[in-house]
Amino acid sequence: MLTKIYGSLVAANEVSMEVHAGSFTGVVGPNGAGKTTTLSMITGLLRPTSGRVTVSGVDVWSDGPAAKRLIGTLPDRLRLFDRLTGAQLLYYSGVLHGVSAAAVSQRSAELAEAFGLESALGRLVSDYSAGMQKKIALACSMIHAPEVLVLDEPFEAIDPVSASNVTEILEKYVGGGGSVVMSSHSLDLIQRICDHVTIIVDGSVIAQGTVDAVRDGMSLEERFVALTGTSESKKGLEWLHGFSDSA
Ligand SMILES: Nc1ncnc2c1ncn2[C@@H]1O[C@H](COP(=O)(O)OP(=O)(O)OP(=O)(O)O)[C@@H](O)[C@H]1O
Repeated sequence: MLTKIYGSLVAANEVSMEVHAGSFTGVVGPNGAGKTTTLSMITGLLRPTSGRVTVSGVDVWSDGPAAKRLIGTLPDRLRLFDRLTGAQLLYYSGVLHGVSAAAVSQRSAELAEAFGLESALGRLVSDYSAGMQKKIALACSMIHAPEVLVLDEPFEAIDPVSASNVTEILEKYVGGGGSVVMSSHSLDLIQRICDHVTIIVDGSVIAQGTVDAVRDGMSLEERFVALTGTSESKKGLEWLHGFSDSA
């Protein structure tokens, strides 16, 4: 039951999630719902006001270093050490997580190939496009072979071909017993690749379970709209449609 309170704002209100090995969980919700807040508490980046997180029995807050070895994370608003080359960033991420230099170099080559970044590894990450930065960050999140990947909007800025590539990489990871928890605004994508989903609105979980149970015969998008009422026609902005009017 994770809660995060900022002043008078309850950004996450007793959010509870259970993620099993080999499962693919999507976290969805409108802007400002509390997805990033929740994922950041799960990965140990943001201290909850109350609540606990454990990964394979390891408490994320009382045993941070051990938990961080089990978790791979792609945070929101990436702040990469972008004065490093892609190869250096992978090396740094791997070695910091306790992977040997030899294993890092072999894994880096394989990850670069999987993400289509081979020719970019020698270039500074600051010169990468937004999508390439996302891909190198994803590769960095995986280099220590974590048990759980917690990814905040991993598909944002990624082109369609790379997206199917990344999907394949994640599906293989899950197939091998890893767990993915990811947020996304693409309900279509969540419906396609996730087996579980949690819908958060105003900091609270309003629906949770297998994707099929939550969508209940509808598409996940239809279900989401029905639950959140986000399709209500918006009034106002009439002035915008009369842009030639100088009044
Ligand atoms: N450091 C902070 N201080 C105060 N309020 C915060 C802070 N971080 C987040 N919030 C608030 O908490 C709420 C949840 O924010 P959060 O970033 O978790 O939403 P989100 O679901 O990830 O949204 P989005 O889809 O736009 O990324 C928002 O109202 C936000 O303004």
